[in-house]
Amino acid sequence: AMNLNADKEASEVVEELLELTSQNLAKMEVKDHYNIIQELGQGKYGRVLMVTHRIRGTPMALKLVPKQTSKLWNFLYEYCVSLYLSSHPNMVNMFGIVFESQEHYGFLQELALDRDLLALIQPRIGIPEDAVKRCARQISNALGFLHCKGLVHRDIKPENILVFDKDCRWVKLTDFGLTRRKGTILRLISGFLPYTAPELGHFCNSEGLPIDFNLDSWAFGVTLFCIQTGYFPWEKCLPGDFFYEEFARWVKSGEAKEPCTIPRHWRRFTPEALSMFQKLLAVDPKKRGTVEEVLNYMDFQWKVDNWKEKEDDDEEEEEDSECLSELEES
Ligand SMILES: Nc1ncnc2c1ncn2[C@@H]1O[C@H](COP(=O)(O)OP(=O)(O)OP(=O)(O)O)[C@@H](O)[C@H]1O
Repeated sequence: AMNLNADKEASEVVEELLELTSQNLAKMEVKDHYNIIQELGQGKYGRVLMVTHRIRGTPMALKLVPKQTSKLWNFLYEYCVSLYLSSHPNMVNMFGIVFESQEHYGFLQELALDRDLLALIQPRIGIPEDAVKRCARQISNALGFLHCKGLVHRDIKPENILVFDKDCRWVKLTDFGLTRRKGTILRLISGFLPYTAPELGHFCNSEGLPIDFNLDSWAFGVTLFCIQTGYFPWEKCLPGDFFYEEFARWVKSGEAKEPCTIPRHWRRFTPEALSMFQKLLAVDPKKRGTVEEVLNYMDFQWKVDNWKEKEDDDEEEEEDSECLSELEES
């Protein structure tokens, strides 16, 4: 009952914020108040720019979406969810400034000088284990907070984890453009990413799926693989993807207590880390663990000692189908 109440409160608060914000959306041109320093990123919906306040010099991140291609409701929803969550230490902070210009809608966020987790990943190597664990703990906390508000993020990936220092002592979750209330019936429209949970594959052409927190568990699991290896574990979780099918077979065999050989790219992990992955990446969404599951694994080592990436690669170098695709900046 407690939880249901919390759910109701969150969506009501966001709705109210949205209504209030839409009633007095400021009109201004970016250049009148801010100097544009550089572009920080570009996504499907808009751009993020580094700006400084013209008078005070305050550095900030400005998210801009073109009015032509974005609905005001969607833009304001993202702003309001972000504002609502920003009290958490691992959620991006907001300046409370939102406006429309001739061509754009925009809002201002705190600036992450070290960009995002993707930018930090060393190709084919990832990031050091202690940094991975610091990220895992913080993002688990952020997602736990989001989930207890009854919301599903739906876009967990290294690009959406902002980094405030190179050792990942402080990372924050951002980009609430796809965040929706648990139970919202949604169809996958934006195509399959490596982070997309397999059950969404069954709903592409049908009525849709009531979204659940376990979509974030899956994407969080994939993210943890990516930042520890510098590779995607697969291209997409659909039949026909060699790496996904091999992994799914292994997870299911584990559940049936008849474990088969660990897929090659997962052998760099310790038994404890593998058991964590089996929970976050349970193919059956009903068996999948929560995002808090990772907190139970903080005291274990995750990567095998002296794992020789190179030797392992040489062993089967010729086999093209055994090559995972490297993470790249889009
Ligand atoms: N506050 C910030 N400080 C520094 N860099 C940022 C900030 N916010 C976003 N970025 C950079 O801009 C990129 C895109 O940001 P964001 O994900 O918010 O945009 P988007 O258009 O919604 O993208 P997506 O296609 O992922 O939904 C991020 O991956 C990050 O590199």
